[in-house]
Amino acid sequence: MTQETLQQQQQQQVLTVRGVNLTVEGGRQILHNVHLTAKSGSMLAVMGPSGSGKTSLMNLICGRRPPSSTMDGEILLNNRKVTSRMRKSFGYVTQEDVFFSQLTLKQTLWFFSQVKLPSSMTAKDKEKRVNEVVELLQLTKCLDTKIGGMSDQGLSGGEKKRANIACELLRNPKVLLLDEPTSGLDSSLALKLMEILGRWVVEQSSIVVTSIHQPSSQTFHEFHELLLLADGQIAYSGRRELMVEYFEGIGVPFHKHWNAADFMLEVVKESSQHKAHILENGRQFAERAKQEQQQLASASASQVHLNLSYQADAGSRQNGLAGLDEGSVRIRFTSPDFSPQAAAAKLQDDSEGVHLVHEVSWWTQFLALSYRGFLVSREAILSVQVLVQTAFVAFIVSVLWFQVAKTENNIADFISAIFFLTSYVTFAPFFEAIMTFYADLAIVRHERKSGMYRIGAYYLAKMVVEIPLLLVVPIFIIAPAYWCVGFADFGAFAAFLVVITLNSLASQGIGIVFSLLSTNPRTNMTFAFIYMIFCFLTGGFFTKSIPFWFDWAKYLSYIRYCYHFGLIIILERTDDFRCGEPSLYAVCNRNSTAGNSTAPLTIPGSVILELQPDTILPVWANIIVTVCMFFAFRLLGYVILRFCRKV
Ligand SMILES: Nc1ncnc2c1ncn2[C@@H]1O[C@H](COP(=O)(O)OP(=O)(O)OP(=O)(O)O)[C@@H](O)[C@H]1O
Repeated sequence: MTQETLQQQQQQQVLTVRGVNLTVEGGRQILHNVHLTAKSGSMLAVMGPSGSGKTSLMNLICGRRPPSSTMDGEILLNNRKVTSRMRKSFGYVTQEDVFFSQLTLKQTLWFFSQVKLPSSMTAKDKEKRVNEVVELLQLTKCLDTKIGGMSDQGLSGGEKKRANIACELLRNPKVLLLDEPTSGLDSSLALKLMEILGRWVVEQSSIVVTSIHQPSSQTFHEFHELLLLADGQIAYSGRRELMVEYFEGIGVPFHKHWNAADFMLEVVKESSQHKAHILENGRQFAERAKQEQQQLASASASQVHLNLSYQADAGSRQNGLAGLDEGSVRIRFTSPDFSPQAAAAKLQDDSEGVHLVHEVSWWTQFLALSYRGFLVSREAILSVQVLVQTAFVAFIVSVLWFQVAKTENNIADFISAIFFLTSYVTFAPFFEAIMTFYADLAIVRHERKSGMYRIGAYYLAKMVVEIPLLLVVPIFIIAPAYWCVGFADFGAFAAFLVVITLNSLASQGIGIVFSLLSTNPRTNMTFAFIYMIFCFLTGGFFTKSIPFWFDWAKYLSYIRYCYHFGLIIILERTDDFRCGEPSLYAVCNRNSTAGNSTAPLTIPGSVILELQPDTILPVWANIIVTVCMFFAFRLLGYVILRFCRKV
């Protein structure tokens, strides 16, 4: 055997699905004894009518099983059970194109290149790889186009599909699975896409398995192997060009004027008289396939042994380093006492020794997620709509409370201005977080299914980049409103601004926790709304006669702490209020009845504070509670995300 032949054999990858059964919750069996063998350099099409189990099979190969389902059978790569670690090196293009719609294609591909390509690659090499893939998939002209979504126009359906494939091709996966990559494309685009993949699979010696619904005749001819499913069972499995012969062989005649792909689908439709007969033959085929695969498995095991012996003999042993390159499977033996037998055993048993995954450091993930998070959050938190709304609120507050005269009559107005600003600034990020975080999670969940990054890196990046963005709205409202109302001096302004922005950040953290309460966004919104109303009503702003047994509830109102801080800091540093005539304040009446004409007829802020119906906690206590809320809710959000939602 020449070294070249040997290397080819070593590079040959074989993906095997052996006797797979899948039963979902309720006992319904979706897949029955399915077998599949796909080899590198070839494209295998999984076909079948709608509901025949194509997506379920692709999902299983990628380790995505429906919750509460049971599966038996085996999924192997080069005769070794595919582990979750090995799956990370697979590429999977799902039916849905799940992207952040606000990013351009270039930004999206940059992000994927950072989290999918190994940290050891230089930035230049990553950029080069992105350009190669962009060129391959003919996406150059739309690099600066936004991905787009339901409401904002961006990439076309075909471009989005190719973008989805581009993200997976970046690292040249040895196994690429595509679920209906041609859905929504016209037949010429579908053909073009399959031709591109056809060239790629040969060049890279990869395995492509793609489910496809109703390919045109030309697209159908791009595939080397076919697996036809009907009701989750095999109806045909084998070379594409042998399909017609097979069906004719089992007595199902092919009409010459038919497109072969249509014929295949037609013969297994519900109404077909041939269906039972075809499935019976399919079952026999499955049994034969099982035996053949088992024979192949034992043959390959001895081949592995042979390859190792060969490499060891070839001289590597002397320098204490022998490398077996079996496609992307690379094992390093650093001991001078290298033994091929031990190595073969290791290959069979220990997937930990196999470096199938490009490791990307936590730090690289964090940086890439931070930059993407910044781009995405900037659009959400500082959108034109938000800025217009902020400008409007700042304007209306400034006009309505403009330089409120410091008289007894205006004390309620003065306090209500503090209350309004506090509640508005904390209210907005709370609901904003609920609406946007849930939408983000759908994308994060999708990306994390292929193990792209760690949840901790995502969460911390989100927190870090959003904090500066979240400061903008409070500053743009408080800065003009504070001086227009004429609250107090600069010291009070600075302190109020710091605590109100801290409270607004805490409020976003609470919003994040609410967005994670359940998997139903509507339920989360209902809980959030209930809590917000609870905060307003129990905070002591509207009713002063809370029953004594319910008095504790006011401490759960997170708005209360910032509001009380504002009251103390502003009222203690503002000018005194002129007494009304008659006055409700004892301090005014005492001065006038004493006939002390030199005594000022004013009410100091401290007196107003003392007369507040609610217990006012000291400044330090309000600050401590606000700071604790800031950290506690963010931590709670992480714990729920990591351990309860398991995103
Ligand atoms: N988690 C699940 N619980 C219950 N039934 C399921 C589940 N997942 C899939 N099914 C059912 O299994 C069958 C196969 O579904 P699957 O999505 O794999 O079909 P498909 O061949 O990909 O269909 P299509 O071509 O329409 O995408 C369908 O009847 C579907 O309703």
